[in-house]
Amino acid sequence: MKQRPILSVEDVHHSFGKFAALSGVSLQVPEGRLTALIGPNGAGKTTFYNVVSGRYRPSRGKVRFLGRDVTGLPPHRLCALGLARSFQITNIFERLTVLENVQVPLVVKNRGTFCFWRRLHRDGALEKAALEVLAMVGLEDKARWGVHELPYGDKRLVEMAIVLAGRPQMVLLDEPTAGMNPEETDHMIRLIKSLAETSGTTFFITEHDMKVVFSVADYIYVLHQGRLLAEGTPEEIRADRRVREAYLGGTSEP
Ligand SMILES: Nc1ncnc2c1ncn2[C@@H]1O[C@H](COP(=O)(O)OP(=O)(O)OP(=O)(O)O)[C@@H](O)[C@H]1O
Repeated sequence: MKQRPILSVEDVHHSFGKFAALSGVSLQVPEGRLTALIGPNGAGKTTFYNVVSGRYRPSRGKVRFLGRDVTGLPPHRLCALGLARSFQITNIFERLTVLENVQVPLVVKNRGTFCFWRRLHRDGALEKAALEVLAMVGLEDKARWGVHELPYGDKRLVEMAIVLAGRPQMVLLDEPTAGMNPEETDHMIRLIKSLAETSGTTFFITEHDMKVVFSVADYIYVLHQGRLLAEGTPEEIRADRRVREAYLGGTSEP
């Protein structure tokens, strides 16, 4: 990979008791590219995300973000540095409107500057900023809806808007299309692609749905039994015999 890595993971190990869930995983995520991490059930993807996003401190190894050693920093510190993780929709405020949900992180991001916050309210800048973020995910027309009125796919878009409101440099997207119907999935695929191209944010996704992975990712890493099994472009991964074997005993594509 030629581009500057925004995220670099070096020889990461993580164990639960005697069970090694990650064994010597190293990878790099280049700035501005859409990178995916895939692997069969139990491969270690969630554990890896928890290490990178600061929920777990690895038993060994380093995580560097923008060249800085961030190993073991808690999620809120990483978020402040520009590394955000998509939250599950359980973290959305159902009783607030879509607009208010996006205003919350904008206020949090600007906390400590009370005068700024007051000014935001006074001149409508807070609402304008939130509407801009909602336009990025195509939800501006539903800004005044209560979140509880939204279909599931739109709630996931609110989740995305909340993450984007913090203007992160990099977003870890954990199963962005999980639970979506085909139409919602297609919309989310188009959105992720367009955000990756236009927002200046680097996306790193895990996803079970191979249609999603192969249509959005520029580069793919494959985990298997806690180790990196393969890496490459979607075409290379699709053609990789080891990857086929890891998924379905070699009889089918991942
Ligand atoms: N808190 C935990 N305590 C003990 N073992 C765990 C814990 N979390 C995960 N594991 C084990 O670590 C291994 C990797 O799990 P992980 O959830 O990271 O895999 P995954 O690739 O995300 O799987 P899936 O695709 O099924 O979500 C599995 O064998 C799992 O049972």
